[in-house]
Amino acid sequence: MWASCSRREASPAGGSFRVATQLLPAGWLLLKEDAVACASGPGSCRNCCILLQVQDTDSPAACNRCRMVLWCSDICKKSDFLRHMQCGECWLMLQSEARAEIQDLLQEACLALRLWHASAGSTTRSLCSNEALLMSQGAPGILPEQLQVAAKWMQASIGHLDVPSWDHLQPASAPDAAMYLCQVITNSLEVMPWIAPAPALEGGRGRFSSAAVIYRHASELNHSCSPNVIYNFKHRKGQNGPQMALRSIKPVAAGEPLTISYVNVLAPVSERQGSLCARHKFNCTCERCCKELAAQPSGSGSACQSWLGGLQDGIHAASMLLFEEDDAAGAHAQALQTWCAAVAKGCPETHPMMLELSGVARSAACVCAMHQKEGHHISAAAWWAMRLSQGLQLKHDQGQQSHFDSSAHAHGMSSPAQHCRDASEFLQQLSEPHLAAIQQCSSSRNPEQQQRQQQQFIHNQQNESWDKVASATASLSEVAACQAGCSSDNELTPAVLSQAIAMCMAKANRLLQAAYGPGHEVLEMASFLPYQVHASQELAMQICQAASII
Ligand SMILES: C[S@@+](CC[C@H](N)C(=O)[O-])C[C@H]1O[C@@H](n2cnc3c(N)ncnc32)[C@H](O)[C@@H]1O
Repeated sequence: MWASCSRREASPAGGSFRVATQLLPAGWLLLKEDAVACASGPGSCRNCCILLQVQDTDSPAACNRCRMVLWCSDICKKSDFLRHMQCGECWLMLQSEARAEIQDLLQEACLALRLWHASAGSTTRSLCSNEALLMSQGAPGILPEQLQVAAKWMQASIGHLDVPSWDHLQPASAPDAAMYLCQVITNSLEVMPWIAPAPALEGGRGRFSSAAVIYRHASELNHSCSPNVIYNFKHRKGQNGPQMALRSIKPVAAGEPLTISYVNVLAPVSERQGSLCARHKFNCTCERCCKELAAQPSGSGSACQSWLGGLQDGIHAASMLLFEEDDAAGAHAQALQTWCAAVAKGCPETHPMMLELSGVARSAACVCAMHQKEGHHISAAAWWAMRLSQGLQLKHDQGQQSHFDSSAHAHGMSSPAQHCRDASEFLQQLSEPHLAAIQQCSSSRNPEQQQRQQQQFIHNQQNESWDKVASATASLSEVAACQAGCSSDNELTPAVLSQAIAMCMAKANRLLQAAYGPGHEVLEMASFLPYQVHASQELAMQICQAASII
């Protein structure tokens, strides 16, 4: 798939990047790839990165020689031991002087040694390194002298190996060691502990430690602050490093670069530019940066920080969930819930982040719809999004130019309403029969029809048909939203939306409790979905918590 849908292209400024060779729809799984090299965080298995204090079945096994490196089981030890010895990591870990001198760069140095080991004769030797700039300027938290010292220890580690007896390896020169170190800084992706798959089922948040990982193909992707590809990781016990998946989150035209984001897309433009320049040694000229720099929205910095901080976890969780293939509809729910929470709490909707957020909601909708094609039903949450987006769209179409739109316009951006309209159009294309039924219900504000729907809900619930329960509940929510939204003569303001959301939630909660007894609550719209009620609980809680600290 990767080779047929994309190709490498030379950049005029040097280096290369990856472009699409055909139109890629949003939501496509472009690639799954294994790590080339991985260095786990402290207290975790050197091979599969599982945190040793939470593993419950096997006994940890230590390296008999350095005693510094641990594996979670004999299986992981067997799979990683030779690599640990042959790359020089074992020797390096034995040197207390080295550990003291390069303590802040020990993980990078180990990853670089592992990369050297994995690169013997392979194309990873040609990975971009920005070596000259990194060795003269350093990177955030890394001084050039520290890089020199780490490279020196790496070279010594390799020098102490009996390399000639391992015929696939070549001794590394001093410049080679520095190059591998710089390749690691330029290309490694950080795997965060809390995005391990199915956290609630697999033993909770933080089961895996953070890790720095190099992937061959992901290293070919350039950066954009509004990327068209996102990535996620899947840990597999016994395997060296997590597997990575790349998925398109927007339609990508043939010839367009495939891009991921190297930085937090929720950070303000100045922060994003600063960190790209400091670590990755380039000035970002992506379309989003250009627009935001030209507009320089006033007051978007400090006033929004607390809001952004809370939202950040939520949006991250939402975009990561896009990869949980059984949980795609839940992803939509999460994204939307975050969005709703933000709107409801009066976040500064003029902030460009609002657009990113609605972009995530849109992406989630696309992925959700893809799965719909494969047999999953559209969740109630999927159309929460639609309702809200249609509400916005309505105001837009009526020429009332809501402040969402006008402020977005002032910043030279496409409006959230446009994002949402795209999302609902996409959904409509893919699930017309379902949506026709929904629209029919929602266009009515007739109490009798509401009652019929309520009866339908109870009936469906008795038949344990979760699909229908979801639909019926959502229909009721829809009616409530419609009433709240339409009862106002004025703008569809955050306050009105908030009221609509509260009404829907209350109504849905009453229905759920009537049907299933106390304790059943729509903490998250995703809980309508039978197949991920448990799996998404924890992430939903995280989102709720994140939202509540806004
Ligand atoms: C992981 S590599 C990406 C592939 C790389 N362009 C190559 O030639 O192999 C990261 C480096 O690519 C360059 N790069 C990535 N995105 C860029 C962008 N949007 N504009 C300019 N340079 C970029 C920077 O030097 C960055 O440190």
